[in-house]
Amino acid sequence: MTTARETPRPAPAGAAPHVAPAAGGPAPAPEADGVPLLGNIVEFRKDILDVMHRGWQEHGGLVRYRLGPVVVHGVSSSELAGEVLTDSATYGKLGPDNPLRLILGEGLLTSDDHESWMRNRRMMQPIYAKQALAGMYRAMADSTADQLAHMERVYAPGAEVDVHGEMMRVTLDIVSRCMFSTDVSRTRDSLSPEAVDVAVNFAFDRLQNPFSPPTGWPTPRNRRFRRVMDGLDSMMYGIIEERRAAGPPEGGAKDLLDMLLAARDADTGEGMTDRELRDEIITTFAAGHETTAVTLTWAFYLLSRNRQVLRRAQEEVDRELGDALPTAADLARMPYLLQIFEEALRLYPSAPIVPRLTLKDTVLGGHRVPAGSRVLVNLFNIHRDERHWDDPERFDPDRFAAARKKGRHRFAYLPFGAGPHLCIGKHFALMEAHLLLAALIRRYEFRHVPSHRVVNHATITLRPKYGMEMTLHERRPSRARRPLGEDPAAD
Ligand code: HEM
Repeated sequence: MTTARETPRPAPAGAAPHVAPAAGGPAPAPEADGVPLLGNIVEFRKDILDVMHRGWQEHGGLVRYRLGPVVVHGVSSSELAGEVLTDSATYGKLGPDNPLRLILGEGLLTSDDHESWMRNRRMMQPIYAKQALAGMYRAMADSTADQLAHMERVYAPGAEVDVHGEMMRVTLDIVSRCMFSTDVSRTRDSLSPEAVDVAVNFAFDRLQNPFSPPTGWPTPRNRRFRRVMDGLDSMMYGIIEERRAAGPPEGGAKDLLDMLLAARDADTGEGMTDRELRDEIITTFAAGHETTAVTLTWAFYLLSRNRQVLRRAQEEVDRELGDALPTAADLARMPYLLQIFEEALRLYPSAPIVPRLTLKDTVLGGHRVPAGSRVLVNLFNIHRDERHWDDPERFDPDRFAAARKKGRHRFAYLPFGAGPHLCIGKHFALMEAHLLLAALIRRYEFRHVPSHRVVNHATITLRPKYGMEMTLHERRPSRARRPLGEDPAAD
């Protein structure tokens, strides 16, 4: 099959060709064609993945682009990606002009101050460790049960469903409950999916267009963004204040916010300030819901186009699950479902481009890369490299069977990044996605509506440009509201 990109692509080039240093040192990377002054701005805005795919085919694993005055290096080889992502002394996060900071402040994802990033990462690492997340399972399962009940209530058999909308709804609810113990996203408009969308689109537009009007100008778009952010900030600071006033909960932390409030710097014994807490909470919401939602959406699309894979998934679920929602122990007996999610993340990495800024002059793939260049590590291309993946456009979850994973290049598969900034929420996302896939596949079959056009579109995440309309067919009646058979936290 082909993926949502409608035409299959010819075999791509691999790593950047080695270029012998010229008399004056290494040559710059090959430059993609662009128009005078604007360079590649317009085509980046239209379809960044398409431009970078062409650049990769024409020039190899390292290509230079221009966004007006800004120089950008596209990286599409796993070897060079490994160098960039593991060397944070040379390749840092984007600087203070990173538009995402307008939303996320200096949370882990956007902080460019290595010291304070390191301090907060150390404090937060144990909270997101695999063992610690068992305590989040019940919140995830409750939210999954509510989602099934909602779908049963709202959709008649065979009805058309906006699958992406439904996945966004449930993942936002999960992150809300794990963070605050309540489904804040349902009760407060400031954290509705619509509000989150306004903020994220605003920042992404500015990321691609250095000529955007200053944020202080009273344009309608700037004013809408400000309103959304003011609402979000006052809600966050309100919740933090309430929790601080209530003091530490009896019987230990009940949610992520309790854990963030209790986290202490190992050297100084200090906790986070309100501002730091606000930034980390919003970062968790932003980084931790759409990424999972959109991959689930692509997974259901891929399953509907690959009946054999779907049948195997259904057999696994039917064999291993009774009538109740899966426990963590049930999930461990359903490895094929997880492989489906991993393969969906290969074809549609939900954070398709990982950006960096060169902190000093350097040489990458034999080419000179000056300090101050943006470097975009393109996971969409890397995951299609024929040197590491047979028939890369084919959806084949068996690629992630234990035996076939052995010996694969260390940086051939990077959906969660690599190196010191490796996604802190990786285990959270995998547990949540595994649970949702099991519960939804057991209960429903999603079928792609043939007239609905599916095209991928990279904003910050890799979304289906026209949404994902599918019809919903009931497989087994819902018993999701029955209590869990055993306490998953005890696994
Ligand atoms: C399928 C789901 C997810 C994908 C594909 C994903 C992908 C990524 C990637 C590629 C990075 C590296 C960014 C970089 O190097 O600059 C990252 C970082 C991060 N992710 Fe995720 N993520 C997912 C889910 C989550 C979840 C559920 C959370 C939180 C609950 C989360 C929180 C973060 C944070 C805070 C960072 C910044 C880490 C740092 O720089 O120290 N992510 N993620």
